[in-house]
Amino acid sequence: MTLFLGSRLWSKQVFQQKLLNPSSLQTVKQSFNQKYCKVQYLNFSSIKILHIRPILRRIFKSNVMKFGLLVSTSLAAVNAALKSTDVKVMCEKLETNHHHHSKVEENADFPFYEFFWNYLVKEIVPLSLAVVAALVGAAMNMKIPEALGDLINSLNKLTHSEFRNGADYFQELKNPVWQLVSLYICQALTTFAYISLLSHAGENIACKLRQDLFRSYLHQDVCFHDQHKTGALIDRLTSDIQDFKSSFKLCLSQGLKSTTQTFGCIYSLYSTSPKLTLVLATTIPLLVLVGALIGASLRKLSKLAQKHAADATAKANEVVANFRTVRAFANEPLEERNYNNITTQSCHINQYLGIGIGAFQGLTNVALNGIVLGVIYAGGYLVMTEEINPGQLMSFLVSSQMIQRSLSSLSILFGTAVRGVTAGARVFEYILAEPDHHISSGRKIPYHSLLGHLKFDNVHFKYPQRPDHEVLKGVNLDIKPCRTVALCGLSGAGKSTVASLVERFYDPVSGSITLDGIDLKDLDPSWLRGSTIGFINQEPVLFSGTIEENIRYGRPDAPQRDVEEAARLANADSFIRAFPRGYGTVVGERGVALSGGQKQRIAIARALLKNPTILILDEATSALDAESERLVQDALDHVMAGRTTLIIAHRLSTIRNADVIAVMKDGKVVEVGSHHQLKKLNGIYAELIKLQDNNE
Ligand SMILES: Nc1ncnc2c1ncn2[C@@H]1O[C@H](COP(=O)(O)OP(=O)(O)OP(=O)(O)O)[C@@H](O)[C@H]1O
Repeated sequence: MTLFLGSRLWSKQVFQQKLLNPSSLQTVKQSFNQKYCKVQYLNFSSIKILHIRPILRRIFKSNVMKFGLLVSTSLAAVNAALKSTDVKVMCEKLETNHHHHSKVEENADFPFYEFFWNYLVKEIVPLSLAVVAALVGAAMNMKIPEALGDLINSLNKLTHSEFRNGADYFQELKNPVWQLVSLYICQALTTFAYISLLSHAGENIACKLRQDLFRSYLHQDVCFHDQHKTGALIDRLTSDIQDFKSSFKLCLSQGLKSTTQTFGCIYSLYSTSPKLTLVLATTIPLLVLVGALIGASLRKLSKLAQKHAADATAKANEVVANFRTVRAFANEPLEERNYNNITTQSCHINQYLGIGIGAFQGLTNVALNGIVLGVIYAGGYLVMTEEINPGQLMSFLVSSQMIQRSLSSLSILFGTAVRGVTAGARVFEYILAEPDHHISSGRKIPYHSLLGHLKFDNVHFKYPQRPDHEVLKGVNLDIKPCRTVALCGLSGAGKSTVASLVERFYDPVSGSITLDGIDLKDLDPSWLRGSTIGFINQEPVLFSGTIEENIRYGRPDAPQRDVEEAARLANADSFIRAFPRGYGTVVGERGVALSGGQKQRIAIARALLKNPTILILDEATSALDAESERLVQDALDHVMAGRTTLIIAHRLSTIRNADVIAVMKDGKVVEVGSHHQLKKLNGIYAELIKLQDNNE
């Protein structure tokens, strides 16, 4: 009964979380009728149509994470689980063309159970030992009521007048006391064993999951990172894995123990007194039902409270990270009000939750004590009529309390399991996400034969997250080896997009980009970005660590000599040496704050250390003052010498000396030539020059 209620509750919970879709069967029918016109009646057991197999497989696999839960609930839940999952989504996924966006979901094809098993199997020894220890512990627990009953009977015997004289108190109680002491010691040992073994296995699994998820993030395409908020990705890496780990450990230890204990105690209750068991059996389901109802509404409140807490954190994060903007707009009162509103809401919900939990626990106490009273009341009568002895009454009481405790811990576990399974599914989803581009596969051009000839041939491109908007509409551009080509044009024309394509952050939808005649798609992206292309942008990003570590980021195995030479060529050596700790100066949050120009020069040194054949400069000097710009421009001149360079510029004054200037408009290259040629042409470039001259 309890298990049935548990499973019902579980299904309801999953429904609420939209893991189960109540209309899924209907939806399947509709989807299939509309899309395949093959299925009249959907009967899972008889369908043999090819399309349905993968769907069923997906449905099953996406529910395997719920499997752990099923064990502790019941077979009824298995039915629910097999019918779960938004099947409409599955059908649509079969049909949708393979956009990058759906890449993650497509991986529902990946066998979840096998995947999770891969993690479990590595920890099979500690896990099996933990299970054995938990079972032994539960068996010990079941013996305790009986042993307590023996003790009571012995005490009872001693208090009877005929035994009072001449009986040795200590001798009489020796056996039951020793029995109890050894049971308590064994119980402590098994508890120690399974908790430490589970902790060992759980921590190893969590650590491996974290490493795998982080690796997955590092290997994802740029568009994956475009589409997901940084905070959400970090959340999966931290709190989701934490939730999954805690619930895994708790469900396995506590769930196993409580379930075994419940069954064991029911058996011992029944063997002690079938009549009293009947009294208990009528009250417990009622208690569980009331508990489940209150528990469900508490969980709803708790979910809401979590959401508000997350909103408050996000707001605080945003404001602290963008403090300068808040200050610049004098919007401190506004932000304070916003934050106060969110936290007050969260506070109220948590207060309601507190009232609910208090009422729940109060009611539980009354109910549990009522049961004890009821059992004593009915049991006393049975003792009086000599159907049972006082010892049996005692063991009955202890057993029934054990059942209540196990059931209440199972009901708490149930919530934990739902949270853990959801968190685990979220973690697996991203670990399984397959990038379109594998970062190290494809050809490499030997360094000595690499010329650096880049050619765009009728390149069309749309960002995967905006498939309706064509950003590049047939770009043609020839960048000869060791030449400097500047891209200019109005904002939004697609200049930065061209640079992203050269770095292979994205691939063109049609047309081709070649390096020395080889399509970029055939080249190893890791080789391309790692040693062939250097990129310097407007806002250089420095990592926490020393200046030397930041320069070395360009080539981690570079000797110190090369690091310093790169810094010298980038006009950075002198200011670095002026710091008391020189190259060992820590930059970033807790270190020295560097000026924009200094950061830029360190970034140039970093690019220079890489010694790339192709250099991309995305408005590298636009954020600097005149003096910094002179120093940076001077450094850039060193870096550009002897390399193919693509400059993306807004300020036309910086690109006058470029070998070729290409003007972009609305996703196309519309003018190509030198500064003088384009000026004479009297087209867009000439207009832009006039516009800028007027502004200056
Ligand atoms: N990650 C992205 N996802 C979706 N659309 C994007 C993305 N980046 C740019 N776009 C869109 O592509 C178009 C071209 O942007 P791009 O940044 O290439 O232009 P730009 O010429 O470099 O502009 P600016 O000089 O202002 O930097 C714009 O309409 C922009 O909204």
